[in-house]
Amino acid sequence: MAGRARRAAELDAADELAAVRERFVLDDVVYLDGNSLGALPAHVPGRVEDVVRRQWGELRIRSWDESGWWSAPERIGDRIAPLVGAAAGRIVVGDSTSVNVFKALVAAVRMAGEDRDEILVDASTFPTDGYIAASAARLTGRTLRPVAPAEVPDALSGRTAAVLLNHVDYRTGRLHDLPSLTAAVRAAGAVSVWDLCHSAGALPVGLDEHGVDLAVGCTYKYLNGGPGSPAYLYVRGGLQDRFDSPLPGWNSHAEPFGMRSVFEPAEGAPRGRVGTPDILSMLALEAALDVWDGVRIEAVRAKSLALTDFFLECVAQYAAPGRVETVTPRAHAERGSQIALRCPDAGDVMRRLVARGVVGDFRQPDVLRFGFTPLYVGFADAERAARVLAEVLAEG
Ligand SMILES: Cc1ncc(COP(=O)(O)O)c(C=O)c1O
Ligand SMILES: Nc1c(O)cccc1C(=O)C[C@H](N)C(=O)O
Repeated sequence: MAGRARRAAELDAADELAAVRERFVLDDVVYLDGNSLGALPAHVPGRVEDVVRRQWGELRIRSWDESGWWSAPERIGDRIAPLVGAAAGRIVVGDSTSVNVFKALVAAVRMAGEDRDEILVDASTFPTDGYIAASAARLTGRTLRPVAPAEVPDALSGRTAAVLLNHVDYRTGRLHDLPSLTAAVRAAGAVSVWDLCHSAGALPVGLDEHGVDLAVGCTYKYLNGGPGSPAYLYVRGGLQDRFDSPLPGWNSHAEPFGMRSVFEPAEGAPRGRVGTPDILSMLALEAALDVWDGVRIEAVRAKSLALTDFFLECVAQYAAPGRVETVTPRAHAERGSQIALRCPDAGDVMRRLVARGVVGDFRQPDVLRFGFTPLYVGFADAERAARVLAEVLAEG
């Protein structure tokens, strides 16, 4: 064990992102749950206080213009854009991921045309995407077909309207092949919709480069926007004019203050808006994005893979053989930024881990999930988590 702890210290000393940890409020807990709720950036409370006391308290209604409230959804979308490989003007921030899945999927079906009667959905999807896809299928008169992501190329046909996939599986941590799946969907004449909740801020996504049609994601995981912070919607440049939202609101109107009785969609990213943005959460997110100043997403990815490799190595060395099974793929090309381990008593093991200062989470039915946020998790954290896990497993 001393050897691994020494190695962890060496890796931390050589880590180009080590100092970024200082930008967050952390304690002596090993926090491996940033894939559920990212940690608080230290400067956010002060910025939110200014928004509440000065912008709201003193400027009141003037803040829609003077404090930039009205333009926040697109301005913050442009801050997220480089992290997911999108050009400026393609992302709008607002609403929840669930609502954006609905907007994107119905718009995708409308773009695909009347003759295409099937929607494919990731069979292992995070539940909300599956529920929304089922409702979108009912509303648009299409059939919903759950398919494992790897089987999507074989399932595509002239009937396929849209395909909704998760970039990283929330339970297993498996990274799906976005470039090749997107290309296959395109070649079949269908429209791709990707859920980036578990990849944005953890690895390069390359939305523009790979020709993704539509994408959505949350901002409270690896983007550290805070509990319930608004989600975002990406629409590929060439499709923005064809984006026909199923939730047209006054904020997505070409002339919101014209108060017209007939809807006329705005151009560009604002077309993805619905109603009044949630300014307090949105501006907390905007402040939180400052932690990315000077951080390269490629460096984040390299550290994420090194951390998860090191954690797996420590678990293999410390835990009794066969006590846990690794669910997350070993191949880097198939791994997101979390490690999922399976054991029959996972719920109980996670409760005891949390009690000893190692916070991950339990996912039904038997998965221990450890999320590695490279901005604030270090190699010593990974070593300590594996050591405490082995102790807990040995008792159980
Ligand atoms: C892949 C994925 N999609 C969607 C969601 C959640 O959607 P919402 O932000 O609407 O709660 C989550 C996590 O909560 C998720 O992991
Ligand atoms: N969004 C969450 C929430 O409001 C409460 C608790 C957890 C969450 C999550 O984000 C769960 C997460 N998407 C998951 O991958 O399991």
